[in-house]
Amino acid sequence: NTAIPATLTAAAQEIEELRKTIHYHSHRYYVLDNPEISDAEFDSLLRRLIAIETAFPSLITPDSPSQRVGGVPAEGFDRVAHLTPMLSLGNAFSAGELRAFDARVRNGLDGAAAEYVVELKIDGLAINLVYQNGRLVRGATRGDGTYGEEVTANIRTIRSVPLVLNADDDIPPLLEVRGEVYMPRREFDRLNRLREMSGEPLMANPRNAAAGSIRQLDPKITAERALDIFIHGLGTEEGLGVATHAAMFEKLQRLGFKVNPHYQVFDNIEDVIAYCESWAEKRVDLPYDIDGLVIKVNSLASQRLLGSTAKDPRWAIAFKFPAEQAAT
Ligand SMILES: NC(=O)c1cnc(N)c2cc(Br)sc12
Repeated sequence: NTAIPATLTAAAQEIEELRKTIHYHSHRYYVLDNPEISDAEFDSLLRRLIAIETAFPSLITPDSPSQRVGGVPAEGFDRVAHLTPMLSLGNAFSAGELRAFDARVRNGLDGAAAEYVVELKIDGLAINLVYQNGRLVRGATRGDGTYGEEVTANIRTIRSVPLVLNADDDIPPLLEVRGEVYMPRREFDRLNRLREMSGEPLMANPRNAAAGSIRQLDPKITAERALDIFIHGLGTEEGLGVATHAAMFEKLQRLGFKVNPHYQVFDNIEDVIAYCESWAEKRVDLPYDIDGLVIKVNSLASQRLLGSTAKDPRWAIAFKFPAEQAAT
């Protein structure tokens, strides 16, 4: 392997190139699930970056890919206020309730037809991310919707959470996004097998396992859990420049966020119902748990027109599958 650069300038130059390359390949592997290089090549890039940063510590910045696994364990979590409160969702348990939701929406839009985006409802832990000038500055749990726990160090260990946004699209100066952190079922089973072998109590389900992993005081423990995230909503934003929820998803993906690929746009509630019901069976083939689907009015202007109650948006609803019968 080649020698460490001799000067600070040469080191800064190579560090910048390595960070861009590592960010690119990390996005391909963890967000697009479509790597171009081998794990060994990726590891050697990261090792080279760490070697140069170790030789020139003044060049280390928080958004370096080498800084994903945080520092010392926290004493506790600070309470932070979300820029825009995180709402919950009303629930529909039948096709009839979805038709009633559609009638309320069209009534609220003075009879105009509504276009809907339908997304999988991930059974994980709601998380709020804030980016300033394209850099991740904070990650927080939902908490009570207004205040959450500051868990940035743990969020940074999730490889599909970008530490910096892709510049091939104009980057909004301020961006708050919501997502669901989840533990893939294969990882849940792996962790429980380890617990079984060491006689520790098993984790109940992937959602609890994800919540427990995010609430670890030591980021190094969080980093050992293969958590993942799907970004699905917006909070405060300046300059995102999109008119529909579907266009927002396209923009967020160009910025480097991981968005669940199974979202679809429909222009009538019957097609929404058919899609929702099709997932009651299909969900067993997913590598993660879902507990239903989320139906949202696609037009952001219509969302604003419909507004929210104190608790829930009037422009969205969850379609819930029957709760899993407790294993008898
Ligand atoms: N796609 C989505 O909007 C979505 C997915 N999964 C979830 N657990 C939730 C929760 C709310 Br609130 S929205 C949402």
